[in-house]
Amino acid sequence: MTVEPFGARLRRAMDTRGPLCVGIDPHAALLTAWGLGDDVAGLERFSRTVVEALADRVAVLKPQSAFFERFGSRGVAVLERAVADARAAGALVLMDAKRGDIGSTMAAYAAAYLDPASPLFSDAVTVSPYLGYGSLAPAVEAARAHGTGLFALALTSNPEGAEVQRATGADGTTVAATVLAHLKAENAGERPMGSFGAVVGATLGRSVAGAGIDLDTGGPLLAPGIGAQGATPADLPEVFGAAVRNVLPSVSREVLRHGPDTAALRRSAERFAEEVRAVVVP
Ligand SMILES: O=C(O)c1cc(=O)[nH]c(=O)n1[C@@H]1O[C@H](COP(=O)(O)O)[C@@H](O)[C@H]1O
Repeated sequence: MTVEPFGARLRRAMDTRGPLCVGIDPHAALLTAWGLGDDVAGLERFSRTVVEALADRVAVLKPQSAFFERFGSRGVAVLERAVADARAAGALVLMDAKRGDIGSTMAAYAAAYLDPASPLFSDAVTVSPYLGYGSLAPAVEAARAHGTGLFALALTSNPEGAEVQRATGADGTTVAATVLAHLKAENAGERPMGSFGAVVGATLGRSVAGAGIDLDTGGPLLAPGIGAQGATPADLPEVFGAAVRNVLPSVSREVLRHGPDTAALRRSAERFAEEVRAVVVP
């Protein structure tokens, strides 16, 4: 059976549910603010509440693996359950693990997140191309085989990213532009949208256009940094220009702080989705 590619599934979800990704980031401070313990029981209650509130309505849920891993194997078990429940309720799951390693180890990471036989099987995973884009080849291959996707870090939302990502090679091309060009090649010919996404922070203002970096990769553009890091949906056109149609804005703390009230979580996510729709001209 051929599986529909991730890019096509994501395009449909963004069009029907609204272009929004909500992060499941169970910070210790959020667990406390929700009246939960900073322990596995608190973690489980938190992630179940977010999944129950949002998985049947937002396009993408993005669990941040680190917050589950800090509780060891029992935390990872909670993550497995959250991924499966979110997918069963109709959300696409983007595992935020930011993996990157030499090719043979990368193949094991790809098996962990992108192979349907894995307990952590997700629709897509974030990956770091900073061991060289070619080191991601096994993940690209797994994504093509299983109808899943990748989001490679290109221009991250944090200020420290620039020293690596904006460094230039001998021909004057920035590292980030090289990553984006590789992604564009992966997505060539894929309609309506490719499965190989880039991460580009919503916090970057005019600096991307100012550097002449081409964001038209034919794939999705995950835009974290909305809310707690200071960006708003209104900033998206300035950062992304004509590529804004493929932008999947991502927000974590600014939605999660409304919990544990499920209605308030839903209202917050709906408000963000509406604000994004207003700036994305179809
Ligand atoms: O890949 C990511 O999601 C990501 C990339 C990036 O450039 N910046 C960034 O903040 N993120 C993640 O997005 C989430 C941001 O959370 P908030 O700042 O609470 O919305 C965290 O899970 C980060 O790890």
